[in-house]
Amino acid sequence: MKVAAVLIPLPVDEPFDYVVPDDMALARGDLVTVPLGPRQMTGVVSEVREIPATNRRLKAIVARLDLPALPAATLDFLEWAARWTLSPPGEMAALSLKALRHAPPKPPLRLHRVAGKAPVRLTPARAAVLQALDEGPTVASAAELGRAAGVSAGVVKGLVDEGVITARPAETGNPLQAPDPHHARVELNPDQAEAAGQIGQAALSGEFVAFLLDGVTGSGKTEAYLEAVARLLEGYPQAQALILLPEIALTQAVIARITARFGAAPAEWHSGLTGPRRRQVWDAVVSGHCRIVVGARSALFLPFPNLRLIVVDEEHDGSYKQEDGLIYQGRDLAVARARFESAAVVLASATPSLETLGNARQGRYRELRLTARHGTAVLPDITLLDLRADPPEPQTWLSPPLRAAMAETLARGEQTLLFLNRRGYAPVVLCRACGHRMTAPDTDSWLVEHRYTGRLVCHLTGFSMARPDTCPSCGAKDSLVPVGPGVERVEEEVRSLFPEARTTIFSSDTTPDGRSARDLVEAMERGEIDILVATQAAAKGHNFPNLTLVGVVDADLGLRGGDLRAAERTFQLLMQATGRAGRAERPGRALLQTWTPEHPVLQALAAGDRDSFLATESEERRLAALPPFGRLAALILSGDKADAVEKAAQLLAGAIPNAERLEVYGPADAPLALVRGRRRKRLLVRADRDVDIQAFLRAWLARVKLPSSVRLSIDVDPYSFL
Ligand SMILES: Nc1ncnc2c1ncn2[C@@H]1O[C@H](COP(=O)(O)OP(=O)(O)OP(=O)(O)O)[C@@H](O)[C@H]1O
Ligand SMILES: [Zn+2]
Repeated sequence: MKVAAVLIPLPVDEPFDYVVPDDMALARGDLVTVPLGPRQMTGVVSEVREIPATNRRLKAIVARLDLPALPAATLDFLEWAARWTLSPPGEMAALSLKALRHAPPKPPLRLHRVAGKAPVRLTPARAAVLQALDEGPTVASAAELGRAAGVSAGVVKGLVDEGVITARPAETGNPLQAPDPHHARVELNPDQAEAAGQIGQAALSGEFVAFLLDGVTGSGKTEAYLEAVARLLEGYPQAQALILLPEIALTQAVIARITARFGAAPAEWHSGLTGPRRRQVWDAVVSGHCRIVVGARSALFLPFPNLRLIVVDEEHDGSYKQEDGLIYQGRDLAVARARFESAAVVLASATPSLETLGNARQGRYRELRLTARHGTAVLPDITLLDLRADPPEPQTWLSPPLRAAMAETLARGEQTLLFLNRRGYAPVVLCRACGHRMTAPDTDSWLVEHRYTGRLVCHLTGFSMARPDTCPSCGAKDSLVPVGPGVERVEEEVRSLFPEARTTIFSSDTTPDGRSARDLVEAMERGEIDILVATQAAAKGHNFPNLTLVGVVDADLGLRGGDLRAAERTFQLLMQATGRAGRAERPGRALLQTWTPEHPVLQALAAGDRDSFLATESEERRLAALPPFGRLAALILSGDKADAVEKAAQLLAGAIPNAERLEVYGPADAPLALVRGRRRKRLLVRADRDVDIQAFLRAWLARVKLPSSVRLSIDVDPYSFL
């Protein structure tokens, strides 16, 4: 008899076996409906095998779905990704199938005349209807057509009943038009042309090649990889390309550039799409019709049959790391996916991660460099403002030199970006009477005040509450005061300093979706905003031609974090933020406010000395054998009952297998020991680079049976140390 192993979205390590009915042809990759208890689920066939008759009581597959099978390389990739991240393979595979929950959008109906069919009785009213139908624009309803003809809808309905007029689905054409590589070709400079040529050629070769596209901000990395896509499509029109971006606002900007470049909009893929649209894109991808997809990390799981090029733009960006549900590093999975597809992959950044630089230096990635800004644009001058010498006035955040620079910029009719990576009004709310800090009731994190909404918000869990009038701890009235600045508070200061300036905030609170982000970016591009107060939403990738001043409100902010990548992340973020200035004809400058101007990260930024910063940082990591010179994995246990979590942690700690060149730290309370009412404990594994940390983890976990009240999440290569 034939048995199929089917991957279904359940938290188990193996596929489930089902009997294949005799009349069903089934192969790896096919999508099927299978019974599970009283339910039916959609799954992917991982394997079909012949077995001797058995008395195992196996259920049978209900149906094979009338959909294209997952391409072989897609499925290979998904199964590998599950092993790599120690995730249930069925849940990993389900990431590829999420869009199937929806039906594609139905095309709207349009009224047409039925050829060769005349009305039995041609009254003047009926003649008017037919004339309106022949002459007017197409319409969907009888009422609409009646209005156009100046008669009642009943007349139209009569004609429909008689079969003279009929409703048919509109010809909407292909919702995804084919890109034209010749549409608006850009003249590249020699470095850009070299990069585009190498990438394009690799993509056409059908072999796996990984590139680091390392170019200063504004050097034309986007221009270069778009040209590589063009060359690929020229040489192989059926090829598919995937461009990953870390931020929805940036996605919108790149979509606009692709549309201008190729004369057709690419498909977008991110959480903001409607269900039917997702399904439409999924169908177009799996059938191969869709050539260019631009999206968030989840686009990695789309079933491309012909994927030849993957671009990971701003590859250093932390948001490629998925931290909820299945935990994975999107950038790393992109490289793996390219390997399974025999495709080219481009990691692009002005501030590459140490991981990627390490891979390039060791020859695993080919390095392409763009060393200058395009045309006459030059990199901005970066100056550190020592707040010890020039402090802002009490309860304000902008120092006199920064205020003066803003006034000059405004007087010249140019734009300023004030960068502060903190949403809301104030990061902490404190009671003046007793010193109590407002925290979320069931989470170890401070509540952030948001003035626009008048609420106190936990940025970790989304919990929010109205701002109370009295201190919940001591009961004092009107004693709660905001401490420190967020973007809303800086905006307030800017408005009082420059009431005539057009000032706007750019953060995920003010631009929660693609459309609002695009509107804001376009307003900034058109020069309709003088001063933009922004979180990291604006630090990445944007081109604002008239922006000549970037002020960093608190350059010390990220340096206090103290986790593995704090220095690296701060350097990258500030370099990106300052890189927004002076990208067109007018030169730009960046002023960084700091209390610690001697800090090596800030010194390197001011000197524009990326390479020496990276060398120092890299040497420290090497000495400590930390990533990228070693591997890390975090195990986080959580549960409602503190003692159950504690016991599970002890169980794990007691079962650590012997291993060389590997250490386990903990268990310890996670830095956020309480989240949404759940207690959390953490163990951290460090291993040398050549140790198979996944194999170690599997061996370890096989030795313990954790109580079902405790959840274990495994984070291979953790970025957040919360
Ligand atoms: N060859 C070229 N011809 C015309 N304009 C160019 C060319 N190369 C770059 N530009 C322009 O220079 C600006 C910066 O280019 P682009 O956005 O591609 O740089 P980037 O390296 O991707 O920037 P970032 O790292 O800051 O995201 C854009 O306005 C772009 O259109
Ligand atoms: Zn109090």
